[in-house]
Formats: sequence, C-alpha cells, structure tokens
Amino acid sequence: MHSHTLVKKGQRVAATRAIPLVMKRASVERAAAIARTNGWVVDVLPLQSARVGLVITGNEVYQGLIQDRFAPILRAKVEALGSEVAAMDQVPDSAERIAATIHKQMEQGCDLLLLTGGMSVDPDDVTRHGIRRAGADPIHYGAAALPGAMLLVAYIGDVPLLGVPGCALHHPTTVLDLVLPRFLAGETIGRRELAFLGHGGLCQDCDRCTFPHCGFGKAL
Ligand SMILES: Nc1nc2c(c(=O)[nH]1)N[C@H]1C(S)=C(S)[C@@H](COP(=O)(O)OP(=O)(O)OC[C@H]3O[C@@H](n4cnc5c(N)ncnc54)[C@H](O)[C@@H]3O)O[C@H]1N2
Ligand code: MOO
Repeated sequence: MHSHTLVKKGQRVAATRAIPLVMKRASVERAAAIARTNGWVVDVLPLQSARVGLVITGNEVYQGLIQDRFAPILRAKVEALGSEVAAMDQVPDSAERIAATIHKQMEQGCDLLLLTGGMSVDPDDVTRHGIRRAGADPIHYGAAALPGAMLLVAYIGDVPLLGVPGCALHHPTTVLDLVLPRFLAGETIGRRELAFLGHGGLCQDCDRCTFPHCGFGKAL
C-alpha cells in the first residue's frame, strides 16, 4: 500500500507469501525478530480526535456580502475523520484580528486550527501575516501539490495551524485531504513532507473523483 493512505479498521494493509511448501519455524521467527528490532514494516497509526477551530477570513464574508461556503465543507471533512469543530469565527482581512482569533480559539481549547481564504498574494491576503503575528513558528508556505499549492502549515507550540487556500471551495479533493489525516495521526508536517507531496501531487481533476483510489497524494 502507498504511504500515508487513510485506512479503516479491518482493512487489509499488507500481505505476503511464504513461497516454499514448507517453512522452517526458525526462519519465520528470525524474520519476526528482525522486524521487531529494526522497527516496523507497516505502521498503522490511529487518528486522534481533535478540537478543531475554524477561522474564516475575508471582508466579503465578514461583511455579509457573500455567504460563507467554507465552514460546511471543512466541517464535513473534519467530522469524517472523527474530529469535531469546537469553534468557528468569521474575521475580516486584518492580521491583528486574525491573530487575536487564533489566540482566542486556542484558549477555548482548540488543538488544530484551519484558517481559510486570504492565502494568495493580493494586498488583502493577510491570513499568513495574522498567523505570523500570532507567534507561529515555524511557518511553511507552499506545498508541492495541485490543487493546494498555497497551503500554509505553521505551529504555535504543538498546535498546528493550516492556511487553507481558496481552491478547497471548488475542488472536492485538495492538499488538505492529504495532510489533515496525517496531522490527526500525530505526524509533524514540515518543509520536507510538503516537498515530498510533489511525488503524485497532481490531481487529475477527474469527472468523478475516486480519491483515494488514484495517484493523488501518493507521496513518498
Ligand atoms: N499571483 C498569484 N496569484 C494566485 C496564485 C499564484 O500562485 N500566484 N495561486 C492561486 C491559487 S493556486 C489559489 S488556491 C488562490 C488562493 O486564494 P486565496 O486562498 O487567497 O483565496 P481568496 O482570494 O481569499 O478567495 C478566492 C475566492 O473565493 C471566495 N471565498 C473566499 N473565502 C470564502 C468563503 N469562506 N466562502 C465563500 N467564498 C469564499 C472569495 O470571495 C474569492 O472569490 O490564489 C490564486 N492566486
Ligand atoms: O494551488 Mo491553489 O492553492 O491550488 O488552488
């Protein structure tokens, strides 16, 4: 199976064959001992249940000029992975307000934050400034995957903050679907992990999305 594949309880994840008709017990025991001492052949990590905070940015949403479409999309993704949305705030394009909302949600006990919109390079795309102002370090801006190249991954202590680019509104599957389960499995995602997404990181935009049964996200 590919690395970083989301699996369900009871799903087959690996198989092998003993080719000879008869195997000596000692060889099997030796193989098991090698696997035990050298780590694992396959590692299946349980997903933790996170209290997720949603920070929906954008003046147009905050001022009610358009209706937010991000929260329902993200809520569905979060809940499908067994976590809950514990806080949701709409904030204008102000780095200060975004930073204050990050702190507020963390005080409310959120242990993973998703910030939407404002991830590009327009003057009013200030979400990354808000994340920096909140004290995040390190901050990794950009992922080797399409859709989702403008993903931002940051940490405040061990709380991950993900800047989710606008493409997640329009595409059923984006880089978020690749990294969210990995965060919930306790993995730390940094420059290396975001760069390695480039192997298999191009969504084919199929008429009918069959993810995860496709090449998207089959990173090393
Ligand atoms: N110079 C460059 N510009 C862009 C690049 C690039 O590489 N160079 N990449 C593009 C890519 S890829 C993406 S993805 C987008 C990311 O854009 P943003 O995350 O900044 O998205 P916004 O500008 O905030 O919004 C885009 C669009 O969606 C509407 N929107 C935003 N939030 C909501 C919401 N909660 N509910 C409903 N609709 C929402 C917003 O009004 C805009 O119309 O950047 C490209 N640009
Ligand atoms: O690369 Mo954007 O962040 O796809 O749509």
